[in-house]
Amino acid sequence: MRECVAILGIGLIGGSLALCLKERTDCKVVGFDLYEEDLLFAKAGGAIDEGYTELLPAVKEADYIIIALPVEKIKQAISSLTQLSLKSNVIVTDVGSTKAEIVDIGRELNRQGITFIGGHPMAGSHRSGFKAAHSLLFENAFYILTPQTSTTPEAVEKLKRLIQEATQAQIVLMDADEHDRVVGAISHLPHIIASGLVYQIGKYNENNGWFHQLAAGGFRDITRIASSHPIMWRDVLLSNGPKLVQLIDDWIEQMEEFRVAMLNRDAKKIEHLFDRARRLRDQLPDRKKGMIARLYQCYLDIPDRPGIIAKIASYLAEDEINISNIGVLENREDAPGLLQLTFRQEEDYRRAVQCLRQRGYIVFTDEEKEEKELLSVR
Ligand SMILES: NC(=O)c1ccc[n+]([C@@H]2O[C@H](COP(=O)([O-])OP(=O)(O)OC[C@H]3O[C@@H](n4cnc5c(N)ncnc54)[C@H](O)[C@@H]3O)[C@@H](O)[C@H]2O)c1
Ligand SMILES: O=C(O)C(=O)C[C@]1(C(=O)O)C=C[C@@H](O)C=C1
Repeated sequence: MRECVAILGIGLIGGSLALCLKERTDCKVVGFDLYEEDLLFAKAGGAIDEGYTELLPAVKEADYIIIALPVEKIKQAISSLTQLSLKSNVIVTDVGSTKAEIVDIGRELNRQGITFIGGHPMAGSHRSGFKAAHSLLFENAFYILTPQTSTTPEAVEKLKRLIQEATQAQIVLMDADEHDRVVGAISHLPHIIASGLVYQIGKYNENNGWFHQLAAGGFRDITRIASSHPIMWRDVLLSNGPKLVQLIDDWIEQMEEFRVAMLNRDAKKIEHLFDRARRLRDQLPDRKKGMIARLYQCYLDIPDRPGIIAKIASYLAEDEINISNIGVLENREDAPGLLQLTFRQEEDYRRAVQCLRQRGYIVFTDEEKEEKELLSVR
């Protein structure tokens, strides 16, 4: 018999999981969401077989229930599930960005003999809703599961197998508290910092519009995640509160180190701080994170001439090189910027660089572009 997976919340993460399951397994996928239109959209997109705005019809036949709602709603959904009659061997999991609090509430299900295993795919986006969902979102990413000592190895293995098969992610098992400490530092704190930075510059901009006008590559890179969904992040902060307060204190201390070094005009110390950060950043493992790191990019300085982009595209087409995307990076409103060419295949990327260089264009690889930017600010 086909297994049935119920997904509660068909947004970015729930919708992506639904697409993964439909694409790579033979499971029946049932969706539950607040909004009928989103369910119809997900059904039309082949992500779910059935959609419900009521909980019971969505979960009653399920062999697996994946709760993909904002963290506060995950907590409520777990409590609601304890009131319903579910299949006795059902495995319930979630995708929330925090774990300790959720796993604690999951014990209500465990007490009724129902398996609850916390989960968290370490991939996502600042975008939300089913419109942003993608079946490659989790490919090669870590997917954390936080079973408890009472969880049977068979249940963990069963859930691991399903998620691994559907998402092509790398499953890791972790203690829920440790998860919150580590993910708090590498995901939640950066979101707070990004939003704080946007606020600070936003305040300056109220009296001087140049702040926004000049906000270029660096500011945009570091603040992309500040465009994330406010309700999702409100819930994350509330759920991981004490650990995040400690992390913010550590951050303030780190900023203080820079501040003091500057007040003292301590060139050696400032250089050391940047040098050490660069070394640590360069040591980060180069994980091919699903769709994102699968891309190869090169850049060209383009003269402001009509038809130039079409001309470049036609050279690549002549050599049968597949481009996945073309964009213009504009750091200034009034000047033509860099043409960014993106490729899915490394081979296409290499041939494109060669093809354009042979035709006299100055082409930069990712590393060369970074160097060029560094030189331009010196
Ligand atoms: N966005 C990310 O990068 C990311 C990554 C990993 C994990 N997560 C976690 O995944 C969960 C979902 O995040 P998302 O980014 O998919 O959010 P999303 O806003 O894209 O999706 C949430 C979905 O839940 C539905 N929903 C909200 N309240 C509901 C309710 N009361 N009843 C029924 N449906 C309801 C919404 O309509 C929406 O379709 C969150 O817990 C988040 O912490 C997010
Ligand atoms: O790539 C992004 O936009 C994300 O914010 C993804 C991200 C992260 O911080 O890495 C955000 C929240 C999650 O719980 C997991 C992944």
